[in-house]
Amino acid sequence: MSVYSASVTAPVNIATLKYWGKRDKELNLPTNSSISVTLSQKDLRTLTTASASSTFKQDELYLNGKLESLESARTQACLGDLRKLRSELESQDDKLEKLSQFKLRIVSENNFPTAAGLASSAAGFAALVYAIAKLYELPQDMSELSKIARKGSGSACRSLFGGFVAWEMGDLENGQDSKAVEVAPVEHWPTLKAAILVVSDDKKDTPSTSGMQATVKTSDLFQHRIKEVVPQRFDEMKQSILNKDFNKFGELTMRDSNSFHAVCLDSYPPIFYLNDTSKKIIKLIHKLNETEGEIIAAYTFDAGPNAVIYYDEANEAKVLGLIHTYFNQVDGWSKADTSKLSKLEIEGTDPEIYKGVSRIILTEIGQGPQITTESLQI
Ligand SMILES: Nc1ncnc2c1ncn2[C@@H]1O[C@H](COP(=O)(O)OP(=O)(O)OP(=O)(O)O)[C@@H](O)[C@H]1O
Ligand SMILES: C[C@@](O)(CCOP(=O)(O)OP(=O)(O)O)CC(=O)O
Repeated sequence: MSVYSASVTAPVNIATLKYWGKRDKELNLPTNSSISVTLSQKDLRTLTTASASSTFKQDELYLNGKLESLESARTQACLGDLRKLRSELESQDDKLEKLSQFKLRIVSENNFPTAAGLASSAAGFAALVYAIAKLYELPQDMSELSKIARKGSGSACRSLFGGFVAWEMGDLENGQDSKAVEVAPVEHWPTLKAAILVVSDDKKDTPSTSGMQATVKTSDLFQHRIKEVVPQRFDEMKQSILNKDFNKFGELTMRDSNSFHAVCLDSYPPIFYLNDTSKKIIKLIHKLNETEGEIIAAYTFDAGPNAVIYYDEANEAKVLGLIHTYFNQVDGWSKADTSKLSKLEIEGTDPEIYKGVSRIILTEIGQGPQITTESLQI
């Protein structure tokens, strides 16, 4: 009996204007639009093979070699939408194999730690949806598929595009206008780089889903954020990207990270994602920018203490120079030419700051999901 298969890779994305808050939990509809940068799959990616066969007895997901449950309502929503689109195709063309009626086997691997605050759910759901869409030969474009990935995990919708991506919140109740769109492709600003400082911490304080529910319910500041702050920032950030204006882009990115963590703190009881190391990194970046007299590096933090520092390649010697000065003892420098980096010391910085960081990932802006000939078998 034939086994039909498709394999794809999908990237991680890190928001520069944060999604935080749902107006509909089942459909994963957000309370504000968001913007992200897609990171290179050379460093962080999910590889997923989706197969269908009449011989398979049940739907199965193997994640990093282990059988995982596919029972969650979110995964079921993704599988249900994809099967429906395939069965529509099958009803229009008798010659098509009835793949929509076959069970699915999904085998997936992340080349970076899963559930460690490195947006594995975003890459994971984007890869799952794109792999099944390819297996089913669906004609839908990436924005259409992003509405399905969104139901798996909100931020996953943005991983269907490379470069700079916006998730337009939409206002329809059925979510049909809540989708990801490209703001600009990688080629528009290929020199944008990211250094991820993985801050040693075991587990997340509060998972994103429950954290944002608590913020929506209890924070007064949150109303101000979604009504007064984000709509204007969304337009300004898009413009700063189109103008390749790092000074503006960096300022908006840092302000939005701070605004997101402020509404977390304003939740009741408060939610803390930043730790002491995160705060020291924030200070270090502000002092670097102050010394330079312009913004050459911008931090952002998701629902955890890891720092993502964006910068333009033109300032690599300084930005990576500073990070190398303080974190040279940490793993992750093998791909950098450290002889080209400037030694940069900032007065008042804790010389033991490196002890709070377990690993550095040096990466850059990257492409969206790709079809691949690599394939995973169980
Ligand atoms: N390759 C994958 N395929 C399918 N699902 C995945 C994949 N990788 C991760 N997931 C799902 O995402 C979950 C991890 O999501 P979680 O939000 O806890 O972590 P994260 O995305 O790494 O962190 P954060 O959202 O804070 O950046 C996994 O338990 C799994 O259900
Ligand atoms: C802080 C964030 O990273 C929150 C991401 O939240 P998720 O997309 O993980 O949440 P769910 O939709 O509940 O799965 C900001 C962002 O990526 O925009």
